[in-house]
Amino acid sequence: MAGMLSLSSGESFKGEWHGGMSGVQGEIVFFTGMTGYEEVLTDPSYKGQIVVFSYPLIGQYGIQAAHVQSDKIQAAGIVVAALYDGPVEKGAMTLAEFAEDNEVPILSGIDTRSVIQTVREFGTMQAFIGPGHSSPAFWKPMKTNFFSTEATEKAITAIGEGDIHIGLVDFQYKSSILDELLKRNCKVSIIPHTASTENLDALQLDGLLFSNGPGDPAALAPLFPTYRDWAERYPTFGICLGHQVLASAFGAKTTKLAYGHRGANHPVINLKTKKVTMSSQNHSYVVEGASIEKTPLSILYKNVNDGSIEGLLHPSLPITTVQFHPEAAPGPAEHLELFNQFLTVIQQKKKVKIHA
Ligand SMILES: NC(=O)CC[C@H](N)C(=O)O
Repeated sequence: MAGMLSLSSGESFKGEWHGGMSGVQGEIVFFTGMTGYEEVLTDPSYKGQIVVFSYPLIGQYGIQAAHVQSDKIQAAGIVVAALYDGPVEKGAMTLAEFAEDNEVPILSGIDTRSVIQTVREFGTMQAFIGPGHSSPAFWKPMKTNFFSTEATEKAITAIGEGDIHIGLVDFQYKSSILDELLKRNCKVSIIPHTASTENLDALQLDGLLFSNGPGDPAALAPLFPTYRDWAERYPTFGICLGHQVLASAFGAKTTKLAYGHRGANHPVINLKTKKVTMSSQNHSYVVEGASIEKTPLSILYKNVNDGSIEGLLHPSLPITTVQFHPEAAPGPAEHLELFNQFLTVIQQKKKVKIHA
């Protein structure tokens, strides 16, 4: 069946529609990695977004439970040049089946390179994908706030039985972040992001990891003083939204990039070691460079392509944050070491091993 992608800048692209449902609107973003569609589509940080894959053929290895990052497809829609429809490994679902089960539409046969060029030229915008040649009569306002900051009674759950007890502050974490902790002798308590300090302290945690998450970190502003208090009292690591939230909690500002970083080969430089490494990324927002001066934090990593901030360090407390994704799902694994570094301070104090 025919389908169409309409951009709020006015362009439209005709393709083939897969899915029974009606059209969806979302912020259009593009992912430049050659592999990793399973991780991308199930990563909660892509919530509500229409993801365009730059690699021309998507779906070649199906969907395998070991790679998915949450219980469902989080993206609102999927746009590909060619959708693979051949056989997949035994036990795996095809991408088309997975999308249908999740009621997320796929639009294939799209000149994705042109779409991406348009997004790069005009910047962040809205898109609509739908069956036939329908385009939206009006654009709904873009959703950027995915968090309630009201206190909730949501229970804290514990996973694993390791010797190191980490609180994973949950802004809708990717399962591979949890897995990296579980692999390293951790017991992990999932802390709702609105948990009370009293409940958090009662757990006698050894450290905190602030997770990734969707949307604008500024939506969490009412909780910044609480997060600063937590970070100043526990060894702390922040990933992506977690990094943005911690930087903000210490007084920095965040801003939205023209079209974000989403891919598996974004070079970052460690300003201490001068070493350049490749990183996996998925973000629209960044910490503003000039605003770091108003905080006690110093810059640890910068993006080699555009100079944006990729990581921060506290000068005297064990607090490290990274804008990129050290859990490498998908993408290069060279930053997995950051999980070891985070746990080292704790491990030495508790005299236990991390089985990395
Ligand atoms: N992966 C993430 O945690 C994304 C953080 C934030 N939602 C952004 O887009 O910048």
